[in-house]
Amino acid sequence: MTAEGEIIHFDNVGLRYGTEREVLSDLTFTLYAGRFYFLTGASGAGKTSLLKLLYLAQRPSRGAVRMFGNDAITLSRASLPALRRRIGVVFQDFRLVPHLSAFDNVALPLRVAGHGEKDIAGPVRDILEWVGLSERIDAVPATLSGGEQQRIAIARAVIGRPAVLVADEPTGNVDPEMALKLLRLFEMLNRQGTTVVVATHDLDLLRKVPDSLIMRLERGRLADPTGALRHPPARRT
Ligand SMILES: Nc1ncnc2c1ncn2[C@@H]1O[C@H](COP(=O)(O)OP(=O)(O)OP(=O)(O)O)[C@@H](O)[C@H]1O
Repeated sequence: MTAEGEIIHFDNVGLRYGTEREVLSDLTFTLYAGRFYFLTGASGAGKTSLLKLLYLAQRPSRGAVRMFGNDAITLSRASLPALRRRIGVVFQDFRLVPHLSAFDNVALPLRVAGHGEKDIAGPVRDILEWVGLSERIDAVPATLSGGEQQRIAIARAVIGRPAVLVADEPTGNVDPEMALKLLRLFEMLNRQGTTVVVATHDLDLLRKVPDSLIMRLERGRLADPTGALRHPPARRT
């Protein structure tokens, strides 16, 4: 049965790479629609691996995963792209296409999804304005600062209006002022209803988002001593 507001549910999930020991073990949690999650943990605790499970780049070695009411483990290959489109990803290393302009990088997901050019220009310009990069619309990534590249990566991740936005250390390569700006973008999206999952080492960030829920990984296991991940407290109004 699907709990009310549930969008993703992990039940006893484990992950191992090859024949190595498990890097993630016994993960049981639910992500609820419209909440803001921080994923924390020491280097090597498994944050990136857990994000890969969330954006379906990796299959778990055991356990069950339910996404938007679908069994994500037994899902056919053909159904995977539609499910993936509901999850926007901001990668740790941006993964912008080097020879494409800011505009074309952000337009890419819409073009891949088969949208016509007349439906692309308006939304791409709007979203570049939203991230404060209207002036750099024709610039290629190598001519942009780290913070600017990161904002293009965010714009590209949300242009398709995903239900969930997953970001891996999005503030890792920018100064504190830019980190706060990026965080405000994520909060804005969250207020519009997007569920946000941000992996970070930066514990200062956590305090800056009231009502955020903390997923803390310790050597591949999720610490949830208060049970807030399974039964999140109501949001303050
Ligand atoms: N493709 C892979 N093949 C084998 N082992 C891997 C692979 N990716 C990650 N690991 C191992 O899995 C463990 C968790 O790595 P992961 O990158 O998920 O941690 P992390 O918490 O994101 O670390 P960091 O904060 O340093 O990015 C580490 O021991 C790592 O060496």
